Amino acid sequence: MISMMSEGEREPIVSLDRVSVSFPVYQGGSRSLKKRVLFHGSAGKIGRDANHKIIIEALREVSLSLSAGDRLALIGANGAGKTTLLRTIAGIYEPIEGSVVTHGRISPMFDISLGIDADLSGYENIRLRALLLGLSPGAIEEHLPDIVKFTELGDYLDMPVRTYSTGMILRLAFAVATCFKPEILLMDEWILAGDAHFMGKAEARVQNFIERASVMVLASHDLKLCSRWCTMGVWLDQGRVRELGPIGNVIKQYTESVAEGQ
Ligand SMILES: Nc1ncnc2c1ncn2[C@@H]1O[C@H](COP(=O)(O)OP(=O)(O)OP(=O)(O)O)[C@@H](O)[C@H]1O
Repeated sequence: MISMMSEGEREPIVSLDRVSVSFPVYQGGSRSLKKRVLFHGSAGKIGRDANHKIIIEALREVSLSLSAGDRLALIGANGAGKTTLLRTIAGIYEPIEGSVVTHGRISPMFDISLGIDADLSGYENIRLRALLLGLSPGAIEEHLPDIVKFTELGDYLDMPVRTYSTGMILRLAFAVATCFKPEILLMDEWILAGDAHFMGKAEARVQNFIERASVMVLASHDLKLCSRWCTMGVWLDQGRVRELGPIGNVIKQYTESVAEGQ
């Protein structure tokens, strides 16, 4: 498909058109499963596929478009579809309907263990991750001092990662993922596992990343963080977009609805 861009219009970097994602459920009686999932109210809808097998409809006809500089917060209750949407943008889940188009290198930061080998040292993991991101050995060595400085891990970088705490792994993963001019940064709220000092540094780094790069998508229950870091918001409810627009407006609609008990 060829799309014509008018002057001043920003070209989309992430574009989703009526995307639906379902998970088949292979076990469990339909009645008990339905009760369990519906208990949460906002989780994916339980349905049946063409073969009458039970499925969870995690995303339903989600459409959105992000251009350079956009920072999108994914907001919604437990099970609303935030993580599924992040993973779908990353190409980990394939939609059963609709299309996902992305332009640019994706840095997924929602699976902390992704690409991290506990038996390798911090330095070895940095080099490995950078190679996976498609960087040349020369570029990696050039960026190494910056990564080392950000992690504040010092001599620990020579130790196997299995000796690190969760927070230390987080620093390592975050430093690497945001170092190499990523174009599309996808983050889940595990980033909140960091301490206050780390959060301050992480925010500054994300600001810097946004200036250098393109798009960020953050899934989080922390509405203050969403309003500080993001310009736009999507409120997901049972896998559907309930509200999409400027972050302040989406948070307002969402909190009002929660206060009213939906
Ligand atoms: N691998 C899976 N298999 C089956 N169902 C799944 C799977 N992953 C997610 N789901 C279902 O899809 C729906 C959306 O889940 P998702 O993890 O995307 O929600 P979320 O908004 O990230 O929730 P939370 O805030 O609790 O992390 C839920 O109903 C969940 O039960």
